[in-house]
Amino acid sequence: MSKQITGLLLLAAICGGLAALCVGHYFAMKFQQKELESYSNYALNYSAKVAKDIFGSIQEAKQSSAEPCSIEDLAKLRTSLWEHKFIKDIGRVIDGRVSCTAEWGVLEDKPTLPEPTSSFPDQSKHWLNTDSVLGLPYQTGMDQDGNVIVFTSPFAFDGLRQPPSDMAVKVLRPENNFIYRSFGAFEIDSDMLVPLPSFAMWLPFPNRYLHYRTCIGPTLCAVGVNKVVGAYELPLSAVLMITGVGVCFGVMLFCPFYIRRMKRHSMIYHLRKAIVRRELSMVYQPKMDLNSKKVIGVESLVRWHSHEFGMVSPDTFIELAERHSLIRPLTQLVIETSLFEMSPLLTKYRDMSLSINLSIQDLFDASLMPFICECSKQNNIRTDQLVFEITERSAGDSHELANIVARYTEQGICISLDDFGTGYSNLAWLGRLNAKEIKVDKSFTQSIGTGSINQTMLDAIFSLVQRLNVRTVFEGVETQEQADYIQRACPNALAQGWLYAKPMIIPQLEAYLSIPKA
Ligand SMILES: Nc1nc2c(ncn2[C@@H]2O[C@H](COP(=O)(O)O[C@H]3[C@@H](O)[C@H](n4cnc5c(=O)[nH]c(N)nc54)O[C@@H]3COP(=O)(O)O)[C@@H](O)[C@H]2O)c(=O)[nH]1
Repeated sequence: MSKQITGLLLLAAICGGLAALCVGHYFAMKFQQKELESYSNYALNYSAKVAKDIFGSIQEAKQSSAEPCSIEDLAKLRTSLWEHKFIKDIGRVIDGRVSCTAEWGVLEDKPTLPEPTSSFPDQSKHWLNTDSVLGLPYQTGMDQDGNVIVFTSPFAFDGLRQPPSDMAVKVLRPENNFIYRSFGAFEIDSDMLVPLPSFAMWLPFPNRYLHYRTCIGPTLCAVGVNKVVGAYELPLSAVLMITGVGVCFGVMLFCPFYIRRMKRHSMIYHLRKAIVRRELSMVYQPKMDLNSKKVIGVESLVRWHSHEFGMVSPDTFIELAERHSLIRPLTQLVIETSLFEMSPLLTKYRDMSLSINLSIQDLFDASLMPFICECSKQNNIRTDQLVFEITERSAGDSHELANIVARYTEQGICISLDDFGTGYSNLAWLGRLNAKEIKVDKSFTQSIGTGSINQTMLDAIFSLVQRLNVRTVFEGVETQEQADYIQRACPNALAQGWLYAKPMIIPQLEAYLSIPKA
């Protein structure tokens, strides 16, 4: 495995692991928030039930018309005690002292009430977990309203399950922040309620808390805090498991890329082998003079029928060859084969030209021109019968290119600008390179009759070539309508396309050329 592949694999694994940690962190946070919400709502509803019970009993006692602490009053208080399960006792307060209760009847020593934990504007008072004034050995909550006092059962909240150790909830009255009850192993202080910016939840800052606040009407709210934030607090084993899943996922996603790359790599390997073994073949497509209907030249096109990949399009393997320094031997093979195969026909038809495609890298190869000259000499072909088609796919150094084109022109070799109208193969390039021929891209030819923007551009190309002294070939002519349209607009144009002939091997070309054209 190459270093690059190992690096990419590592990157995919790291990205997968990190992505899984992020997803795990997000869902852990969501889960913890849900848990907090659920417990806060539960604690609030439970507390509301207790509060309703206490205040219900107070209201009933307040509405009683019986003389406080009379036998009738005590009887009513006792009934109330039976009906409200969360209260331990209910009594009357006269002059700040408990005078009687449902359980103890009229008290002889009438205990004085301590200072309340909270006093409210409506004169009601609350004592939070205070030593029993009735001399009982436990603490209890007390609520006084008017002359009624209620002792909350010390077991009132026994039915409520405690929150997990990382969560705390306090139930409060929002208008005066009176804390009715707190649940959890720690106290919620105001620092814990400071909300952090949402991005902070993704970072391992200390003291981050999840918050939740919920209310029942305007009088009772619950504020909850969860200290566990996302994956940072998960056990190591869980973090390792999540990361492991992410790494596997990253590696799995990498596989198709790797396989594609391997395939491409092996395509390069096989292409190199095919070039060395001269397994590439050539086909030839005629170029027609639209006026005389005569074949004035042929373009040679390379073909690769691979045992492993089947028929591979030149678009694919030429690009591969360009990227992997195989274009030089490939072009040399194309030139050698084309000139050798076409030699008899080019000798027979001396006016006919042979067009060969060059990659732009080929033009910059100083050894190519001597090679072409040598090959033409060996095959008895005049250099002025040769046309080299170049397509520019990148801007490149057009000044140097112009010099190279000039050197080819001096040798009588024609340089043709292929795919004219697309990419960098445009008017500016034509001006700089002084090319003798342009080949208008087939996308323009095929726009004829469509009324598309390309057709408008084609009309502009027509008027341009009329004014320039440059041979123009229209490629991709497939229908008579396209041929007629081109001929009307540009009578001296040349055409190439399936309307006349598809690319063919030498024996077929020989037969084709021997048929007199109308
Ligand atoms: N550097 C080299 N490039 C080469 C060589 N051989 C080919 N090529 C370039 O590969 C591209 C694809 O070529 P190919 O698949 O051979 O297609 C050519 C024709 O078959 C096709 N064509 C011709 N007539 C028609 C038609 O009427 N309709 C239609 N849809 N397609 C048609 O066009 C291609 C010729 O294009 P061009 O070269 O622009 O004239 C292509 O870019 C080749 O240049 C090589 O040896 N070296």
